[in-house]
Parts: sequence; structure tokens; C-alpha cells
Amino acid sequence: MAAVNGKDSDPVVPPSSLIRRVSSRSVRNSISEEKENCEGQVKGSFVSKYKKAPENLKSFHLTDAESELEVPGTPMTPRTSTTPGHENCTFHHDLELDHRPPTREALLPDMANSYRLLLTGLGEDPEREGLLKTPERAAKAMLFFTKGYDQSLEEVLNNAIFDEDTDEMVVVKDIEMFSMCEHHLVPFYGKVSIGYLPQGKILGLSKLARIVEIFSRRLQVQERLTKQIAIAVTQAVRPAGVAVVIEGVHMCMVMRGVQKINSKTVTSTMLGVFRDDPKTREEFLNLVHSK
Ligand SMILES: Nc1nc2c(ncn2[C@@H]2O[C@H](COP(=O)(O)OP(=O)(O)OP(=O)(O)O)[C@@H](O)[C@H]2O)c(=O)[nH]1
Repeated sequence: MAAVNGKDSDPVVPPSSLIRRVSSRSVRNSISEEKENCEGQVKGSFVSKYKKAPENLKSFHLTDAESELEVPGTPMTPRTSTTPGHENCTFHHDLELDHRPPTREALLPDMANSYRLLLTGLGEDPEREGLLKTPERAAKAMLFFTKGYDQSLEEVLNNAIFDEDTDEMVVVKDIEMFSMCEHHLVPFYGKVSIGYLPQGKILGLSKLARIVEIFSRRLQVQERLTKQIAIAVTQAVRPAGVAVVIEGVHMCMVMRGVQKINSKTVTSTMLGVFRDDPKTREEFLNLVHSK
């Protein structure tokens, strides 16, 4: 199989714990163990640690750069919970701020103060009744918009990777996406379509949408978001190929700046057979564009 971008590198092999079906408790325990085992390794170590090359691997290759899910400036706060009964929790699927790790919570006072300053800078009175709670609300909202920084691929997958004798295309399309433009800190939103060609392993369908959440709930540019989703799916199930198309509306182009309210930005990442074989790519695009 041709290497992506024509470069050879080690194929990425997910940890064996990702391709076993086990109880959620043991999943969480194994996640904690993995995290401990990973300590001291480079950022994005989940990826680096499991790069091995079994003889019979037919999957396409990711370059080292493509294997790095985390980009510079993308923080990953340590995750443990002090909530009674949840000491071993490292991840909550629908992370809300009333059930969060202390490291995230600790950011709130400083962020609220920043919003207070911002209000003052706008000439507003942060002490007037309508604005009294606004700094805290805004800080919580911003933490929610960026909750993807607290999520990692292995936690989100929760071992929902299943052995299945199929090599037919899987497409989940029109997944809603909300993200934040890293240039203006205003939202961009749209829909994501993901396709992959399995090679004996399939991914729980909801996990594709959850992968979108991990990477969209951060400060982003659409191009990077598209690529990170494709790489994450590759790492999860080592398919013969992955295709991701995102259609986005950028509020920085709508509400300000050039003010083009109807423009849409379409980005795609094609890996493996989707990149190499025009017919496979065409089949995916037809499925995505069909009603
Ligand atoms: N490629 C890319 N550009 C983006 C994305 N989100 C915002 N931008 C662009 O980032 C650029 C920032 O350009 P600057 O000239 O530094 O900032 P600006 O003066 O606010 O630019 P204008 O939006 O043209 O007013 C703009 O062209 C935005 O449209 C994205 O997801 N991908």
C-alpha cells in the first residue's frame, strides 16, 4: 500500500486494549494504566507508543507528522476527578462543567476576571445587575466551547472497536460541528462527513461523532480539524482508507470582516485508498452528496 504523501513511516497500531471488548470499569482502569505507562513520553504519546509494524499489516501508513494528533499550543490538562465516587473517572462522555476535573475548574476564577476586565474595557459596568454573573457565565461557556482539550482518543473510543468481517464502505454524514476560529475567537460551525473502508475492524458509529467533538471543541482552523479527524479514525481501526469532508460557515466572515453571509468553506482529507483510488473517492462523495 502506498504511503501517504509518498513517504514511508511506521504504520500506527492501536493498543490491544482498544480492540478488546471489556467492561467499562476495566476500560477506565486500563485507560489509567495506559496514562501512567505513558508518563514521560512525548506529547501525543498515545500515538507514538503503539507504533509497531506487524508482518501482516495491510493498513496504509501515516507519516510521523500525520501521526501527531496534538499540535503545538494544544493543551491537554491532566485528568482525574475528586468528585466522590468518581475518583477513577478520567473521562465523562458529555463533559459538563458541574462534573469536571479540578484542573479545568481551577481556570474559572482567572477567566472570569479576564471577562470582567473585558466588560470594563467595553465601557460597561460589570457591577450592574444584568452583568453581575456574566463573567462567570462567559468563562464557563468558553470552557465548554473548548472542552475537547480535555478529551483524548483512547478515552472517547471506550474500546468500542469490534471485529467484523466486512470491507464495505462505512459513511456517517452530516455530523453537526461547532468550533471556535483560532484567529478571532468566534464560532465556526457546519457539518462533517466521515467515510472509511474497514479491514476487519469497525468503530462504534457514535464514536465517529465523538471524534468530531474532541477536535472541534478547541480553537481551530477548519483544515487542521479535517485532518485530525481523519487521522484519529485511522488510528482507531486501521482501515484501508479514511475520507473526511467538512462544510463550514465561519462567523468571522459573516458577522465581521468581509461579511459574506452565504459563503461556505469546504475542506477534505483523503487517506489511503480514498486518496489513491478515484472510484472509491467518487463513491464516497456520491454518498455524501446524496439526499
Ligand atoms: N485557512 C483558514 N483561515 C481562517 C479560518 N478561520 C479564519 N480564517 C482566516 O484567518 C484570516 C486572518 O487574517 P488577518 O488579516 O490576520 O485578520 P483580519 O484582519 O481579521 O482578517 P479579515 O477576516 O479578512 O478581516 C482571515 O482571512 C480569516 O478568514 C480557517 O479555519 N481556515
